[in-house]
Amino acid sequence: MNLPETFQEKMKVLLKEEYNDYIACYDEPRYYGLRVNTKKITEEEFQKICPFPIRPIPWIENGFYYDGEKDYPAKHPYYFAGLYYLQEPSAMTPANRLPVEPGERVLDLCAAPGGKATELGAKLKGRGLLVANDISSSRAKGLLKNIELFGIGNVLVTSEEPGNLTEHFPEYFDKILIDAPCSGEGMFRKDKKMVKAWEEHGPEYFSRIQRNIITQAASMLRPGGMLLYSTCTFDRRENEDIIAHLLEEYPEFRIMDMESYEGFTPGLSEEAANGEERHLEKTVRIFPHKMHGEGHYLALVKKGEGAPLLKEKVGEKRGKEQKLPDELKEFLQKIKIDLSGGRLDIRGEKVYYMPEGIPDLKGVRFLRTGLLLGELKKNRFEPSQALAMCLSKEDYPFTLDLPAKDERVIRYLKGETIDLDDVVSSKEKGWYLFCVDGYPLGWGKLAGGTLKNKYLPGWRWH
Ligand SMILES: C[S@@+](CC[C@H](N)C(=O)[O-])C[C@H]1O[C@@H](n2cnc3c(N)ncnc32)[C@H](O)[C@@H]1O
Repeated sequence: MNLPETFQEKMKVLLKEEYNDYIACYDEPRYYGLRVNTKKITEEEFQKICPFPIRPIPWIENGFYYDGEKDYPAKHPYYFAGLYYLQEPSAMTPANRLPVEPGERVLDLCAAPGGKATELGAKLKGRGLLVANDISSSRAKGLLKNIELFGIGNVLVTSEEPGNLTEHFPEYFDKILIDAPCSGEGMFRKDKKMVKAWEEHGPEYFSRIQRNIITQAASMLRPGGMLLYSTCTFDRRENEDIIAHLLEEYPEFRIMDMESYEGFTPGLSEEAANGEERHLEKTVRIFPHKMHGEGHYLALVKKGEGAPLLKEKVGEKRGKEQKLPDELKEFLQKIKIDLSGGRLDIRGEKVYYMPEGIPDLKGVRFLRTGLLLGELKKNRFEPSQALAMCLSKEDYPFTLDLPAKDERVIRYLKGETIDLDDVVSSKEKGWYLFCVDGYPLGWGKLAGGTLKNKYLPGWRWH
């Protein structure tokens, strides 16, 4: 592979006697990984039903390697059920090493397409709030899809410059993840186009953006909260130097230890100008010649001591129960998830269940606030795809459950009308939750043994 000369020279200085091992990696195949959605299934259960061979990723409990040259996990109904996310193994590390507890307020500031936000949302287990932001509105659309596919409803998806969020969320978050835009040196093997992009915009260009992002994020973290900063690049100017910059601007931050793994390499240490130890060696570098991942940098920092992290946020002011249209009330009575607390919000035809305690969002560009439950049409309520993905089979009384090997599952995902008179009586009718092996895929309307397909057209199998 043709690597830029300046990049090679820099890596020689950085890696010294390890350089040849590193360069030899470019002749090896890349690693493919999938991460199990623990909001929907445990890793043990997933291992039992996974239809292709997988091997555990040793430093990620819910991460597995698969053979990406042979198997196509994105073309399996379990992928459409949101049971897993496909992700390069070292990219699983940042969201894994940021400790997140159900009930907390969490921000993923550079979140699209959702590789880390989906894991942070899964860790919240439906409680607290995930704000997933990306400056690019087109990329934020893909982010919203992945969040909905994962069944995460306690969410705000925004598309803003980080500086425009600071006034709305001052010292608001318990945890923040910054997976910063970077020069992508750890992606060269996975995606050759990254080399060209690196030549156009290198570490100097990105380090300016990263400095801004990290200081803006710092002002949104509450005292005692934790921030994890990550990149998929090796250059010091985008990694340790950004953390050193944060410590200069905000001296109350401290670098924290992370759960270690034998393949991790310590960050490059350095004293501050005043001779104070910064402990940058507590930050972590991932190199492909030391472990089976493409390459990453991560640093976990804590803001001051502050109050101890709250296990569960107390519900902030709850609205009063509002009068709901009968058709909506009738539908909601059938589903078993908790939609109490006066947090239903009807805007035009659309009905949302809002997360707890969100601030005024006037002036913030958002793609989604909370869980879109569905739409009020003339005297009827149509449940949404996002709601189907948030439910488990037990949460709704009318389900149709077929095994993955039944060819009707893929036909359903393609948007076709399905005959089901062998599994239901022709008398049954109404909204049914269509499942594969017990995991919901979407809605359909049953009448006379035939299911009218209500799978979201934009999500169809092609
Ligand atoms: C490394 S990618 C994020 C990948 C994502 N965390 C994941 O795991 O799927 C960096 C993201 O930062 C966004 N970005 C670029 N400049 C930004 C800025 N100034 N503020 C916030 N996000 C930015 C890009 O649109 C891009 O989606």
